[in-house]
Amino acid sequence: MATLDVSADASQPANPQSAPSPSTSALPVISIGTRRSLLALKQTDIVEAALKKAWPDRDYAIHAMATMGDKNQVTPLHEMGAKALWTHELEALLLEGRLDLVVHSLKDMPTQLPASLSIGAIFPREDPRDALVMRPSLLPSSTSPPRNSHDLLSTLPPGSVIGTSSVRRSAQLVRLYPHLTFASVRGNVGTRLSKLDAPDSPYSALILAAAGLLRLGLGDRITALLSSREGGILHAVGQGALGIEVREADGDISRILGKVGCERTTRMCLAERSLMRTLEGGCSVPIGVETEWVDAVRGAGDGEEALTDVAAKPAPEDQNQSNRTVEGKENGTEVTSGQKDDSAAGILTFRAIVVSLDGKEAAEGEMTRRIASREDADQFGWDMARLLVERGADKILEKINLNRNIIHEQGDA
Ligand SMILES: NCc1[nH]cc(CCC(=O)O)c1CC(=O)O
Repeated sequence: MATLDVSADASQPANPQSAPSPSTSALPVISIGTRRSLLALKQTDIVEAALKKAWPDRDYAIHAMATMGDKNQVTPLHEMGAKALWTHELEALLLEGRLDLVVHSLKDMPTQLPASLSIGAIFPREDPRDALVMRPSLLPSSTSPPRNSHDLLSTLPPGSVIGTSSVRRSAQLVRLYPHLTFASVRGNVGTRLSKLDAPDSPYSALILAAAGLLRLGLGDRITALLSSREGGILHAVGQGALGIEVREADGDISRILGKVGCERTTRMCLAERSLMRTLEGGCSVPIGVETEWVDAVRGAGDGEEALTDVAAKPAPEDQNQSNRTVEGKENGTEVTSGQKDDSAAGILTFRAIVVSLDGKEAAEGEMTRRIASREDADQFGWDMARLLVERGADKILEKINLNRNIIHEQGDA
């Protein structure tokens, strides 16, 4: 992979003459933008490899740059305010035509993209769960029985410090483990791990996305996974998936992306993002989710019957579906390329939680529904938002001191 640096104020053209390999086609080089962190570069490699496989005759150039979120590694994330911390500079280059697509961790993409930009494709998810990473000196010995995150966290001494910069993680965890203390830890994954491992480290453990650790080849640092199965916490919207941001009107790139990406991941993530958009939550709002396809593998013969069964039985709260469209997107959803027919249809279970910052209040929901299109997925997220609002999510979010008017409006629809 050739990596070129670009900065927002540089004045060179989009496709520098110093492109890594001699052009093998008359078509323009596809300029791929990414953040500069090791994880971002790994993710970009995944996307570039898929594009090269699908379109071997095109040429690709990768442009890596530092974003505001990378440059300011001191301020706790929830105080930085800006929703587009990780995306703004790259989006500016995309809008100028100096980049053709930008690879993001989907979790870092705001739910409202700038006008004329859209998500061109969503790539398959790595494990979306959060991971507990214990300080090596506190790890249970290799001869002790395997322990789960609940055992590990509940037996930590009172006042033990867990490092996380995410209010979603700390709010859910303090609710379950009120004896623990939570402290911000910033920096990329490698920096955070060295802060944990330092001899004078204040932290007993960190909570990190399993996906990032796995993609960096650091899966052996995962002490235990956190999910609803262990009575643990729900992960972030879009966690573990890659989102490709494009100019909405770029027909060439749209055609290119139509051959890559993952429809099932797209639909799970559309449901999650639609929930978050409806609740107006940015990454500073504690919303946790889990989505899971629960239908049998397609074409598995006797699995089909069970599948129809679930589909025919709507969840009790699963009625009165309303119709609406995503603001500003005429054909329904925010993802613009790729397969949209129902050959990826399936049964999706969706769990979600909104928690107060002190962990004392929570609104939770779970629904299972047949999803046959992206529009269904989008609707599912909106209906989940309505369910959570009925269960008090609006009160919780009001206390978090954000403007919640839109929830009342949409909740009553
Ligand atoms: N802004 C942090 C961020 N954005 C994406 C990932 C990990 C990979 C992913 O969730 O897709 C991380 C690190 C973390 O939360 O531990």
